[in-house]
Formats: sequence, C-alpha cells, structure tokens
Amino acid sequence: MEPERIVETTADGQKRVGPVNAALTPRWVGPATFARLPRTDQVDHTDIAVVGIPFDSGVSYRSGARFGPNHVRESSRLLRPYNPAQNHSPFARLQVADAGDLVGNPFDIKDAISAIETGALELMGSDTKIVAIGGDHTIALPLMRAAHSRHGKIALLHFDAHLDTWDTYFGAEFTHGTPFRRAFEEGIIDTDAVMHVGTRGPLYGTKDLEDDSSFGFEIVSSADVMRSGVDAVVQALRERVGDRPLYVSLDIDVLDPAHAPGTGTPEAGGMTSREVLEILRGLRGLDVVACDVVEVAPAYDHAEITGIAAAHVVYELITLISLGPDAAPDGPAYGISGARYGEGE
Ligand SMILES: N=C(N)NCCCC(=O)O
Ligand SMILES: [Zn+2]
Ligand SMILES: [Zn+2]
Repeated sequence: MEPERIVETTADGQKRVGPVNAALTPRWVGPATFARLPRTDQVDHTDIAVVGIPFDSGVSYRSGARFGPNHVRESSRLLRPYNPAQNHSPFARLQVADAGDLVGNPFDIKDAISAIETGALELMGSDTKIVAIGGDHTIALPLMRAAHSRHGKIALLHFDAHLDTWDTYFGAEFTHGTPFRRAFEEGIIDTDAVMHVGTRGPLYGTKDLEDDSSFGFEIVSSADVMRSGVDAVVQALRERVGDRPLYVSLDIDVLDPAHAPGTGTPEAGGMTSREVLEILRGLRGLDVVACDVVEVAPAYDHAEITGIAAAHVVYELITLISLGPDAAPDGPAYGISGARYGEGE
C-alpha cells in the first residue's frame, strides 16, 4: 500500500510531493529513499535528484563505500521537512526525488566513469540538479564532467581531509585520490575559484602541495577552521566562488573520525559535523549546480554516526540548491530562542 505523503503547493500553484508523512506511517516502515522522498518515477518532474553511485573500485585503503548510498538513505529517515537554520522548507519549494542508483562496472574503472558521466547527463536533462551519494571519490570526476558540459567551467569547493590531486596509484590515473588533478587537466574547473576545505594529515612530500597549488587550489585547513572560525571561513569561500556555477564535493572524511568513523581513509584532527553544517549553511545564495557526498563506508560505521552526518550534509546541500542563487547571503538570526524559529518563509 502506498503511504500518505506530505504534499505542498507552491505560491504559483504547483504541487510538490514530499516525504512519507511520519505522523501516519512510522519512520522505520517501508523501503528507504533519501529522507523518505518519492522516487523520480513517482513524480511528474524532478528539480533536484538525489542519486546513489555505489562504486568503490577506486579506493587506496579500506573498501566498502559501494554500500554508502543505501546506508545514507537508511540514516536519513529522521530528517524533517523544515530547515530552521535556513528558515526554509526545501521539499516544498522544489520537487526533490530519489533517482535510485547509477551503475558502474566494478571491474573497469574507465568504463564505470564513462557510464556515470552518461547517467548523470541524462539525469540532469534540461534543468535537474544532482545531489550524488557515493561511492568513493573517483565518482566526482564524471559528475564534474557532466556539470561542465551543462554549465561550462565550474568553481569547486572540495571538503576533504585529502587533496585528491595526486597523479597515479600503481600507475592508475582514475582513483579516489586523483579526481581533481584530472579535472584540472581536462579544463573542467575554473582555476580562480577552487578551494580545499578541511585538509589535514601527512602527505607523500612537499611536491603534493606544490602541484596542488599549481592547479590553482587554495587551502583552508582543518586547523584554519578551528583558529579562524566558521564565519571567516565562509567569507573566504564566498569570495573565492563569487557568482560562478559551483560544484561542491564533500568527502565525509573531512569530519574527524569521532564524527565519521565509517570511512575508508580516516585522518585524525578533523572538523566537527557542527562546523561543516554551519559552513555549508553559510554558502546560501551561491549557485550550486551539482554536488556529491562520498566515502561513507558503512562497515566501519557505528550506530549510524557517519550515515547520519552524511544525511544531514545532503539535507543542507538540497536546502542550498532549493534556496537558489537569489537567496540573501544572510540566513535567519542565530540563537536558539531567536527570530530564526517560526518566522515563516
Ligand atoms: N579520497 C579519499 N578519501 N582518500 C584519498 C587517499 C589517497 C591515499 O591513499 O593517499
Ligand atoms: Zn578524503
Ligand atoms: Zn576524497
């Protein structure tokens, strides 16, 4: 039996089919889609498609991110439709739906990358925005290629413990440690508008940083976030991106292993989920054209800690896209009893 959903009507009279109504059907009932949203085949059009990409043949250490998409879907059952931090109901403004998974050949990385690029382009159609759940970080390359075909050179905010601008592993060019070097070489990214956020941990040598900087990347390290604070970081990111079409790629290992144990290449000294969520909220009004959340490896997760963090990150990204480029840069006032609650939209 089809459960009852929350259905909203936009100011101009369009119907938005939302999550299964948790007051009528308990949250744990039924198959998991992201945030209990409808599938794309249950709605007549999709503005924002949440799509799983269960591919992890590009990893250099622990494997298992192939199980990430369904884990994040399961961990997203408790999300609610109103986002008070942005005073916005993302599922009521645009039609958000779960597009299921894109399939890539697990034994042929190049073939998988090209299938993911084709699938992403198809999904983007004329104007659908993609929020992808990985999968390992290899999948960012085909997604950025697709975004580039639609929008031209893209700005990139890359949240990650790692640079992922290394050259090859065991001679392989397409791995989870190399997508942003390939994106630079392919002319996909606007080198005036690329930034890593949350970088930390040991490297192979100083050349890693020299190469990375020669591709145009600036770095806000995990320690910078702690020392300068969220507001200063948000300002730096906004200045770097401007009004360019923006791709956001978020490797869940940007979080400290305490906040995201379920990942393949964990590094100590990372950001808190509170910091990452607040930085993302600070990006309101930027023109996010596509994004990914990658590297959730459920076998190493405990009590859905990582899955829940990833689900909330995806929710903030959906909110940003739903707010759109016309949203005022300042969100609601801060404070638990302040005006940000209950203002209406
Ligand atoms: N993209 C992620 N998560 N990790 C890259 C680590 C590459 C390395 O093993 O040096
Ligand atoms: Zn990483
Ligand atoms: Zn990464």
